[in-house]
Amino acid sequence: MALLKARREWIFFGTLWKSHPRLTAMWWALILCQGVLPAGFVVAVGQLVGAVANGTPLLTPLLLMGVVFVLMQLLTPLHNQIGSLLGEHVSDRLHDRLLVAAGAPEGVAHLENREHMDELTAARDFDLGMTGPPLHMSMGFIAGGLVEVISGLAHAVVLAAYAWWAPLLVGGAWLSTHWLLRESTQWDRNTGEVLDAQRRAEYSYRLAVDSPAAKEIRLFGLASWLTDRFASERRTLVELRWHTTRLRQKPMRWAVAVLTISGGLFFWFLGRDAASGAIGLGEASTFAYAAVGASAIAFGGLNWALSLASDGVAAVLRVERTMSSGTAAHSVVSGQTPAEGMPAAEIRFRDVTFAYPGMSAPVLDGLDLTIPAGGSLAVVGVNGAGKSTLVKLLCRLYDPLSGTIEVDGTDLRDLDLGSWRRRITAIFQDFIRYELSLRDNVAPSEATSDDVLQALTTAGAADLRDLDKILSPGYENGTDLSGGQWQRVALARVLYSVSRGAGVVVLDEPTAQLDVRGEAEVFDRVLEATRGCTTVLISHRFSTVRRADRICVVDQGRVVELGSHDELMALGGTYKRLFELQATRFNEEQDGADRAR
Ligand SMILES: Nc1ncnc2c1ncn2[C@@H]1O[C@H](COP(=O)(O)OP(=O)(O)OP(=O)(O)O)[C@@H](O)[C@H]1O
Repeated sequence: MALLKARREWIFFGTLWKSHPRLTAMWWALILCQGVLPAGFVVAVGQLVGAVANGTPLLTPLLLMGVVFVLMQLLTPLHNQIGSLLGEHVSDRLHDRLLVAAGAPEGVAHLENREHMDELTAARDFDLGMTGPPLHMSMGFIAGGLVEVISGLAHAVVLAAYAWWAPLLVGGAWLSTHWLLRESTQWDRNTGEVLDAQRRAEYSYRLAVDSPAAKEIRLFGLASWLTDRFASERRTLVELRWHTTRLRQKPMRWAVAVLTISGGLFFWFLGRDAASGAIGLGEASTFAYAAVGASAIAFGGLNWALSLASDGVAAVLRVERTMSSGTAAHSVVSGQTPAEGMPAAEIRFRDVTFAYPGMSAPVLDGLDLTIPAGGSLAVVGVNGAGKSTLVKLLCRLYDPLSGTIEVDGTDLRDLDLGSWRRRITAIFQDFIRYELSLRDNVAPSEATSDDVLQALTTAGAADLRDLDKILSPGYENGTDLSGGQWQRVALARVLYSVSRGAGVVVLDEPTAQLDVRGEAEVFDRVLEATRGCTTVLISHRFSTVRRADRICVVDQGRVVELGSHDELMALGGTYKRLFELQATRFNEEQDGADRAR
């Protein structure tokens, strides 16, 4: 029983039941009816032939045939509809479970782990039709296959009326084909090879049809390259399927031999008994039809359709397991200490080392840094120095490999994660442009219009007033924003969180897309609105950086300089060099612009 319960097929049928018991019961009942009806028809035909041969009344067998025939015609479309509806229910439920599972881990490292990515791809794509039909269609194939098997078994049962061994001989031979051809249904669509091809094909497809990539695809003339890429990945998937089909060829010969011998034996006995008069004409025709009908036991699409559908369900359940009990869930674990009002004194990085999964050299390498509460700290350094990584650790999207981050002396890992994340707010370099209303882009939870408008005004986006406008041209009356306007909306999101009690503000390149005038104006307002907060600012714009209370220079995973703008200029180190480089370039550009006027 335990072995049976562990089978994917069993889990699949269990999931159907849990998703919608009433529909599932109807689906099974109709399978049973549809499976038995053809055998009933064969019996009715036999009775009719017998009645004709014996000269008895034809009404009863004719009526029986008519009723069975009408039922057979009516039940099929009804069954298809129920199956399709059930498939949609199951697929909705699985998608819900998948979303919950994928969002459960508190960190993000699992989304960069190859194994977990493969699992997520398999689970996410189970209903996209990339490697098999979507579930609402599979349900029809599965039902059809089950009907055939039941119908085949019902025909075999009819044969028992001829001889006890007949169902065993004929039914057994057809059943054995499932075993003989078992390899052909074992295409594991969740191998790394298949998932890679699937992911690449899907990515090429999205690049070709989604609007964000449309500009570059056209400008760089990548359309045909993308089509070729997509076609090649799809070909890989087709070839893998073809390989499966070829797996059938050898065992097929054995299956044909078994069926020929069993069929030959059965019809030899039947012919002999009919010729000797041991059975009548009606019975002989019933048993002959029943033997042919028993063939429905095998070669149906059941194995194939069931295996694909159960694979999808199994993949979603696997993701649930991984996300709740594997490395994914345990990479970032919440502590117990409430974080309300923190930090009151300081945030301190103590000898922090961190590397992304699979990296050989650390990004942060024994980093020490103290950020006094209530002040602003700017972090500067060359590309790839580890600045964004530092704030990702502060947000606890990852945890350090060694060393600690302390808030008022408490290890960040001991703080209640929910309460810490309510204290911290961030605009990341790659902030998300939500295809939602302006209101939801600023405050996805409940917020009054006044609060949202206030946040937008402070972020320098007072001209954006239509809070219910969807920020995507793909929707009716939707619109898009310029890069700078989007950045102001993302800033407004942060400012709204500050108004709701966030006390630590992370600004990772918050003004990179603003023009010089806008940058100065917006930054002054943001500083004003976040007064009293602990602000960490990452920027390559020294005009912004110099306004911070303290500035640290990160290089090769460590803090190499720390102080106010004046102190660092006086130090004459990296900061001074970078600052002067940018100032000189800016002055040259200004001179050029003045001369051109
Ligand atoms: N998710 C990730 N997985 C693997 N490596 C990563 C990941 N994110 C960043 N890195 C690597 O970590 C290093 C530091 O990246 P980080 O984004 O912290 O740099 P940065 O100082 O913010 O750079 P920039 O100024 O370009 O924004 C880089 O070498 C980068 O390639």
